[in-house]
Amino acid sequence: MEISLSNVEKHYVRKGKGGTIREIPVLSKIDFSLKSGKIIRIIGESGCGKSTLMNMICGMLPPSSGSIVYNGRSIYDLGDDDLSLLRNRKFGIVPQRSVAVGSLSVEDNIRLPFLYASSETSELKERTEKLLQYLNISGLADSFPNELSGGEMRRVCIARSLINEPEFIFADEPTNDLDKDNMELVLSLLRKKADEGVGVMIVSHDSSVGDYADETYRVADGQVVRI
Ligand SMILES: Nc1ncnc2c1ncn2[C@@H]1O[C@H](COP(=O)(O)OP(=O)(O)OP(=O)(O)O)[C@@H](O)[C@H]1O
Repeated sequence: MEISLSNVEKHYVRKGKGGTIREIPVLSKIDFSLKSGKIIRIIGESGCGKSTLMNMICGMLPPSSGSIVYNGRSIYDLGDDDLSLLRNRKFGIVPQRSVAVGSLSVEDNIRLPFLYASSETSELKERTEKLLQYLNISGLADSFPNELSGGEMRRVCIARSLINEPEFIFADEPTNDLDKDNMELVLSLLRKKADEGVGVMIVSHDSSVGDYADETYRVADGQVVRI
């Protein structure tokens, strides 16, 4: 299984004072692929385009031009419903800023992507419990997001990204807010998933992520280069 980018370019358009419009070029002519069973680490200076790259690959941000193909299909040619289903069924996403639905408990937040794609099952209950236990947050199942520390919330987002047993995991700075033990826990879990055949992409400035990754790429000057 592979997600491949061909000739991908991305620029943003920023509106200035007096209605002026400025193009912000971020990435140009990118050819890149993400494969099953590997952890790819992405590094680069702040603002170089790491999150932009990840968001495009995981179906959250269309490129300005070029194609992103998963399983033989160009993902941005899918309709909104099919793209949402793809993201919820096949992809697990850990966003840079921890986000959760404030009115739902930790447990219900973790189940959300599963419930989007299927109805509740006993398997879901088991999977949720396993993830909560593995990530040392079992005691927080009935808590609400605003009651959690940054590191606890980060682990909730990681559990949520894994609930559907995705084919690809996209994690933007997944070790932010975590202490050393929890960082090792999370990275070992992602390594285990990769060894089971999942493709993992981690954006991280954290050098210890390098110990768990198969390949590292640097984003600079609009390019993605293997180092
Ligand atoms: N929605 C947007 N509109 C306009 N410019 C944007 C938008 N999102 C990002 N940018 C700009 O695009 C560039 C790349 O942003 P991106 O978030 O991809 O960088 P990054 O490498 O992930 O940064 P960091 O390490 O600080 O998170 C930055 O200059 C940023 O200001």
